Amino acid sequence: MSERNVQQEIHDTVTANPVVLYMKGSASFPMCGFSAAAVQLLKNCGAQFVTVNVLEDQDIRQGIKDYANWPTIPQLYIQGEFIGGSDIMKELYANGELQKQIDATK
Ligand SMILES: N[C@@H](CCC(=O)N[C@@H](CS)C(=O)NCC(=O)O)C(=O)O
Repeated sequence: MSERNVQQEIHDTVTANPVVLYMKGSASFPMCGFSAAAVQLLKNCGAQFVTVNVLEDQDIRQGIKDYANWPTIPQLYIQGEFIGGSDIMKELYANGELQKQIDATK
């Protein structure tokens, strides 16, 4: 049996999809306030995004922390690049940068 390559899986996900949010729960049912805030900010920007529910996969939950060397969830990726968690998203939204980056994916 071949061993699972979580880092490769994450790389494939964030490069195959322009906007990816690793979160707890789903966009329609976030399971954490930070994840809920992140979803709301993306919706405010009119983003089309996919979500990965880390609560359904403990390997991904740990793997995503290793991938960007960032200790918490949510984590936003745009065009394969790690953007940040909900605090950084809030800052970027407030200064218009999140909207700009989302618009560039449309
Ligand atoms: N200030 C952080 C808040 C995120 C946070 O603290 N997340 C916690 C609780 S949801 C977390 O991911 N803990 C590790 C874990 O649950 O695996 C942000 O900007 O995103």
